[in-house]
Amino acid sequence: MDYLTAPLDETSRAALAATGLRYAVLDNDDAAALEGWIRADFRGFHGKRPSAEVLEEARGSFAGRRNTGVYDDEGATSDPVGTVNTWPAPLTVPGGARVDSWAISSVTVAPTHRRRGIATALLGGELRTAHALGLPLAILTVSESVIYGRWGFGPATWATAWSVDTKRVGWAGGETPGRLSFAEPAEYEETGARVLDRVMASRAGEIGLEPYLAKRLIGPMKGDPDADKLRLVRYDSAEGEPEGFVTYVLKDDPEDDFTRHTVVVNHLAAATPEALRTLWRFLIELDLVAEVKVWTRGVDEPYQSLVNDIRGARVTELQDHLWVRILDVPAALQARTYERDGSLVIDVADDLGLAGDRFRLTVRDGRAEVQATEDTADVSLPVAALGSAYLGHDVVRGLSLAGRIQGDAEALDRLFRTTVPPRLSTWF
Ligand SMILES: CC(=O)SCCNC(=O)CCNC(=O)[C@H](O)C(C)(C)COP(=O)(O)OP(=O)(O)OC[C@H]1O[C@@H](n2cnc3c(N)ncnc32)[C@H](O)[C@@H]1OP(=O)(O)O
Repeated sequence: MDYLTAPLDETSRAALAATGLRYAVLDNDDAAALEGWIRADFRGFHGKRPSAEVLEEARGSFAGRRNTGVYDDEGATSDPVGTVNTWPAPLTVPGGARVDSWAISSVTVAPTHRRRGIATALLGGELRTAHALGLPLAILTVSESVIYGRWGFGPATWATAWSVDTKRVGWAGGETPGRLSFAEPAEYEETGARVLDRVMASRAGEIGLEPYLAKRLIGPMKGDPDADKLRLVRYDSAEGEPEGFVTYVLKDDPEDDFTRHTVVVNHLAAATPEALRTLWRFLIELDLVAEVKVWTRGVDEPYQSLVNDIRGARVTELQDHLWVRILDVPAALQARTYERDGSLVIDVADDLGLAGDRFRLTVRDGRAEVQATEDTADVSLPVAALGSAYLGHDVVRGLSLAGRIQGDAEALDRLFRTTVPPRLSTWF
């Protein structure tokens, strides 16, 4: 699939042209154009002006992506007024298959050009392009939760943030075998990428990481103000197999108490329960530390079971994280497995006309067969709700109670929900 050279979506090109704007896919070898695009992207997220070394690193990072811009050729600057980039990312689905999904990122519109339909053209264009490329799903992580429902995305994984009061809690977990050692991030990149790949393959909701996304977790990136403070501790099993790592920064106590540093975790990757336990024990037993803060963890993290005082480990945030947009219902539903068998007719409504139809879903021995049907629907739902339910998170009952799924939601819930909730442990 040549997603880098796939043609621009004609509907969006025409809509933008009608308002005097030009829609273009960048040639990633055109350094000046790509740098202008990166500047616009950073500005769109209220970031700093990128330095020359940050621009160089970002050009390398985005070289494998389809970078698209919207240009106002009548304006005073040649940088784009709208940006988006996309690439096929392997999304792990229940059962462990990794399904190429259209990952969408860097959606920005210059504040000088907001609310004139540029994002609408960009999103519609990306979804139609992914559909034409035959990808069954589009995925993204969002800056604001109100933006993407209108394009048929639904929240499909939730993330937690935690604060652990390490002056209060003690270790209550089981054995912590294996070996911990400090490593320099630059020397650990290859091993870290392998560990991350193992972690990402093992849980529905995680995505395979491009080198850039892996590097962000191993660190440090150019221009990172905490680069010099970033520490990496690796975990290797008793047999010497790399199975996890944690990257973190120590922050001083604002009251200047040297015994009360805060550990801010950049990323914790654990491919085995032993790695998770051992790395957590390391974090909570660090001397001269009062608090460990961690973000983007699953909803089923066992931190309260690892400590002897449950209230010393608190969830400080619970938030929607990965959003899923189904583009091809049969392909998406046949790619995952199911924990129970059953048969159901679902009527899927899609305002964009990409995936809507009525389907019979028959699950035997955990595998689904999905076909269009004229039979009476058991369940009717918008494509965004199907995206929310797709990875197995416990959302169906709530959507039904809220009146956003009609019909036999219990049967849908029985089929779709998984014992282990899906998780995405990074942003993209
Ligand atoms: C996957 C990612 O990259 S997530 C990152 C998203 N980007 C950001 O948060 C960066 C800062 N924000 C922006 O750059 C812009 O405000 C964007 C990209 C969110 C929206 O761009 P715009 O071109 O202004 O959106 P557009 O004009 O197409 O609006 C489409 C609809 O979405 C609504 N909408 C757009 N942004 C928002 C928002 N932030 N909050 C609420 N509604 C919004 C508009 O009101 C409009 O609704 P309508 O169709 O009912 O009139």
